[in-house]
Amino acid sequence: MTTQPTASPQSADHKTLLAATDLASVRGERTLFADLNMHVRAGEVWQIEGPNGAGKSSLLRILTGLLAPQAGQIQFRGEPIQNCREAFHAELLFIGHKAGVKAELTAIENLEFYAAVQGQPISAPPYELLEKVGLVGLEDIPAQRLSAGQQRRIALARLWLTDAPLWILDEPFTALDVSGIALLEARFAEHVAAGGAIILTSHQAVNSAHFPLQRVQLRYQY
Ligand SMILES: Nc1ncnc2c1ncn2[C@@H]1O[C@H](COP(=O)(O)OP(=O)(O)OP(=O)(O)O)[C@@H](O)[C@H]1O
Repeated sequence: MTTQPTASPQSADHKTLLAATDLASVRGERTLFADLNMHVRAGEVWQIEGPNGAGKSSLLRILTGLLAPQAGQIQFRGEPIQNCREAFHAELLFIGHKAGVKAELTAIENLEFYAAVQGQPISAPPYELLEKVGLVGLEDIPAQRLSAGQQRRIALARLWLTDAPLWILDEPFTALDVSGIALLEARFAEHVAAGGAIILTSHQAVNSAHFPLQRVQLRYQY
């Protein structure tokens, strides 16, 4: 059975950052989706929706090039991603559904680690960044002793450290409280207003008051 995702009303053009064409994914015995098309343009947020096990994380991993699809092609700025892997990854920020936080490092050390991995100096003093993400007072505590939501805030601080135009985020709202969600939505609005694009999964409604929201609905295929 074929999934019928919601397609972008726009066709590919010069603003298209990522174009996925006729994607299919099979895991084990099950086809997760087929004939899936997405044209993700600068200034857009795309939300992948669907029940547990529908294939949302698998789709994100395929879009990053970490998992091969059974069919279809992904292009970044008009180039198949397998032909421009390095340039693609330089312009991509992927945050998976696990917090991606080093348990034994403090919040500040985690931020310094992210900056080092990205090969760029930390853009704002780490303390300012911690203030922004609401972690002041907790900066010297190893991440493993922080709550799930506090750890998630450390991981999401990367969104203030990066200049990558394309963000792919797996369940970014998980474990965040109301103020954390509002902070994240404000950062999303800032990013897309500056010409970025975001693809995310979320089980909760995303407030689309400040950016165009495209939605892809995956169904659980038996
Ligand atoms: N490494 C793997 N090897 C084989 N099958 C996998 C693997 N990871 C996930 N799957 C299977 O792929 C299907 C889709 O999983 P996926 O994580 O993409 O779903 P999801 O929509 O993100 O779910 P959730 O909402 O629970 O996070 C599941 O049936 C899962 O068992």
